[in-house]
Amino acid sequence: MNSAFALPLDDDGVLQLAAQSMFEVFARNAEGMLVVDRNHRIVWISEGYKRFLPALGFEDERDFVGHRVEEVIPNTLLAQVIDSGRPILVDLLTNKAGTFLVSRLPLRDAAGAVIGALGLVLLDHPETTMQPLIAKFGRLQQELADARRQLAAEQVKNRRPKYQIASFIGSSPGALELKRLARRVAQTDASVLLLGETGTGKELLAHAIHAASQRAPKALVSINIAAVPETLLEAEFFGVAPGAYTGAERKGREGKFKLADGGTLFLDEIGDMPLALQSKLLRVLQEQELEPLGSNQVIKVDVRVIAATSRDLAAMVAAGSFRADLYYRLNVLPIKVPPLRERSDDIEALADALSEDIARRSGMPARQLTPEALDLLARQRWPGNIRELRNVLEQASMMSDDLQLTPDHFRGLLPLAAGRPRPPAAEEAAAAPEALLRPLPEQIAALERRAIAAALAQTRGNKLAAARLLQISRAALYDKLAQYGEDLAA
Ligand SMILES: Nc1ncnc2c1ncn2[C@@H]1O[C@H](COP(=O)(O)OP(=O)(O)OP(=O)(O)O)[C@@H](O)[C@H]1O
Repeated sequence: MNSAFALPLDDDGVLQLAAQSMFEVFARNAEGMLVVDRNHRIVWISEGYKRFLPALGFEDERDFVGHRVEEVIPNTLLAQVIDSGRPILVDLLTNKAGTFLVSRLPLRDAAGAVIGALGLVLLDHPETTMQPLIAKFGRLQQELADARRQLAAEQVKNRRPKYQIASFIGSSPGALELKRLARRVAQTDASVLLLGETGTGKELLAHAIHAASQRAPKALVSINIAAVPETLLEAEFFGVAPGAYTGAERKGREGKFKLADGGTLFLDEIGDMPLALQSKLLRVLQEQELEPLGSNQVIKVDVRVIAATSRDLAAMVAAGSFRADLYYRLNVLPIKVPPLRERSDDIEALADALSEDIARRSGMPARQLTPEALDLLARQRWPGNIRELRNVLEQASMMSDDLQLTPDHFRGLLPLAAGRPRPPAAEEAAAAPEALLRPLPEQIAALERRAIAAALAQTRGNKLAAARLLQISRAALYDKLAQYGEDLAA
């Protein structure tokens, strides 16, 4: 036997021979090879590799060799192989040059340290048996990329805020000053207190301030304190630890503070906050940490608070029903939202925008208001403010097909319609007996709506006081408000 063709007898010799043969096989049969140094720079490419350069967007080899691999080969994992020291024996790589079967191996020095990596393009021939698989993989990759793009576009659309500062319609001096202030506070991270009557746009502004702030990519979470029963408020705010309760709460629940982490928490009707909870809220605002109910673990949160109220908080502090320290904490950036009657110059722009919105939602044509109708609207007191204006426009549009609304269309909807005050309900009924022949539930609902509107107007939007005035519970009032639509306020 000729010893020149014999295999070496020791392990090292066998391995060395295998390594050498393997490399030669790869080098001869691979479509292309490249070597990258420890700093991810391409130091060498094989002759075969050069034909991929145009498809990768490089006419000149010098624009490719010497550059960091992740900058010139999209989707490559060679850098990862160098950093982890682990090979990727077989993989499919898809980029603008096509889909390839590739192999990536770390290169080590004599001491075993990674000094670079070798990348091999094993196959790219259409006639190989792998090709249907590669083609299918390429198609799937393409579909995945399309789906991801669509999803990202959807997410951007969904994240787009409901309201921006420009959505606050009005160019009267009061409205302009308000928008200027809103833009200013959006640049800061301090607590904001929105003070104004019901329906003046406080919630809209809270959304707009959040949207204009650096927290815009994160959530704005709202909680209407007056609408949540007192006993549930604490859990609603701070959450419940798993196992703290039996039944529905067994699994625990995240509180609004946690949900708003990184974003903004809008506390509507802050004046209705029970005293006991006020001190807990103050602590969270100061420490930016909380303990869910039934847990002894402290959770860190990063939340900006925007609070709103239609009540006179300063008077409540004086009367001892609102904590002074919480008031000062929230009152860092107070913003007064003017009532509609103080910015009647804005009525026309508001009526236009609201009419268009009503038309869009109802599928009916948008109505125009005659100058006389606008004048009539400008003379109202609007205790329910813009919500009430919207409500009145909606009712007037529902009751007629006319494209132009005149003062007559508002008869019965406004106290000053057609220049005469609306008679109280009983007198009105007596004056128009045929009105009593309408279905009873309809009449009762109409009376209920008017009574609630009157109570809210009387209490300047304070729902608790309105409920007391009507001698119904706060929860019953909220039920009715929900039943008649959130736009019932006056
Ligand atoms: N300047 C404005 N431009 C356009 N729409 C407005 C404006 N202000 C308020 N609105 C609309 O009026 C309605 C009531 O506004 P919003 O709910 O923000 O009032 P609010 O002051 O928070 O009321 P409440 O104190 O009763 O919760 C909403 O439909 C809102 O979109």
